[in-house]
Amino acid sequence: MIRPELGWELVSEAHVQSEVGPLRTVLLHRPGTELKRLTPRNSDQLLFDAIPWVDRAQEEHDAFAEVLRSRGVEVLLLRELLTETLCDARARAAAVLSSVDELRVGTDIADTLRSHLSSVDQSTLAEILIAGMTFEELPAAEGQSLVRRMHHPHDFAIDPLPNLLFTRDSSMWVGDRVAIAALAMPARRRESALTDLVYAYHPRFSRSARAYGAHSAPVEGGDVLLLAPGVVAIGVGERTTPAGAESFARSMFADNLAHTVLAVPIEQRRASMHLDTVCTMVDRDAVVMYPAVQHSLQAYTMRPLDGEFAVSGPTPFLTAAAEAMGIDHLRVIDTGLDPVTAEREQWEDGNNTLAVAPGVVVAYERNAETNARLEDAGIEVLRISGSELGSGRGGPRCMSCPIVRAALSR
Ligand SMILES: NC(=[NH2+])NCCC[C@H](N)C(=O)O
Repeated sequence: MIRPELGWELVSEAHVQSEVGPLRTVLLHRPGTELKRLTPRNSDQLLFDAIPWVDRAQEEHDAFAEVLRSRGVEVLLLRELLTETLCDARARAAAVLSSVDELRVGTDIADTLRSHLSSVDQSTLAEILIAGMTFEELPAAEGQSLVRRMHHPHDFAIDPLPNLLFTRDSSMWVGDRVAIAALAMPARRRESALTDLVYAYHPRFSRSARAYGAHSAPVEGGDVLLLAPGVVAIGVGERTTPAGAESFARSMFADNLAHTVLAVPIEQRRASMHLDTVCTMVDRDAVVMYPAVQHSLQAYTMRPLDGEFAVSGPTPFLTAAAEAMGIDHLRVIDTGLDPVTAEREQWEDGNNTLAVAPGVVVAYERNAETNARLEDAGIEVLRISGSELGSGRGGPRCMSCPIVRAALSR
């Protein structure tokens, strides 16, 4: 991709340069036992709004994966990759180290747990890393332990990761580089330790170059939209911080992965936790967007300048995006909805679509009005059911991390 007027040329081979290039390979996580850990007492802290029916959630997820496969997409499953990764002794050691929190369980249990985790086979270890472990599940040990006696048997010695389902957030590919997210919420932080391991030690990925870094200021994949080759939008709100957006932009410029980064302030509340909850791309020049933000969304535009960067704005997001993308205007599919329907469907991830090709998106079937408007605008909508999957507040885009997309033809 060459934009001579910006003095910019994409140097890397294509992996993921856009939101809509034909999807070739995607990372999903089929939910499992970790969802069975959710109770009305812990669901708020674990960022779920309801208690999912796990068998049905798995059926829905299998159907989602099948829709993608039927469109020629290679579906990689995180649990399988993690299990394969743990064959590597270095990965196993790092996994054990990052999952045992000595300050929570005390030194005695920490020792017992570490030696237990080092001795189990890799699929058992992968299961524990994902589903966590309660105090009653801890291996038996000699001697007295105040920690064991005082903790409730159902307290977590290792937290479960129910939000691993949302693979979009814990890592993201830009060009040929993978960025491991720095997740903002305590309930999700350990997720990126797992994606980090997979990308570091799985034979398929171990040579992949990195961008950004898990120990930087918070940036979550749900906030990062690749509007066009070289143009990245980053939502800044409940999760991604201004410092996160700034250092992510620096990393993009340093690796020549972007010529423009738009930092887009979004309301700091649960309904709009990420930019992709209010806006996703459905075609090379079109987005579906929550009508309530269409006219108010703003963007700060960042461009590299003499080894540093320049910031301008804020200006209206749609104008700034079109200008950076080099198009006359960014089409907003007008969902034309009354405010109550729009609010209901936004909450249920109606705006959170996953493009498998330009003009072809996967969406939750329940958002009937939004889907009908998308079809009126010529977008093909592949409907999936998500009554259980959606209880964690995430749609098809959140549940997928594209690893390879074909380049967009001009
Ligand atoms: N990209 C997204 N919108 N992800 C949705 C993540 C939902 C998850 N329960 C959380 O609160 O973090």
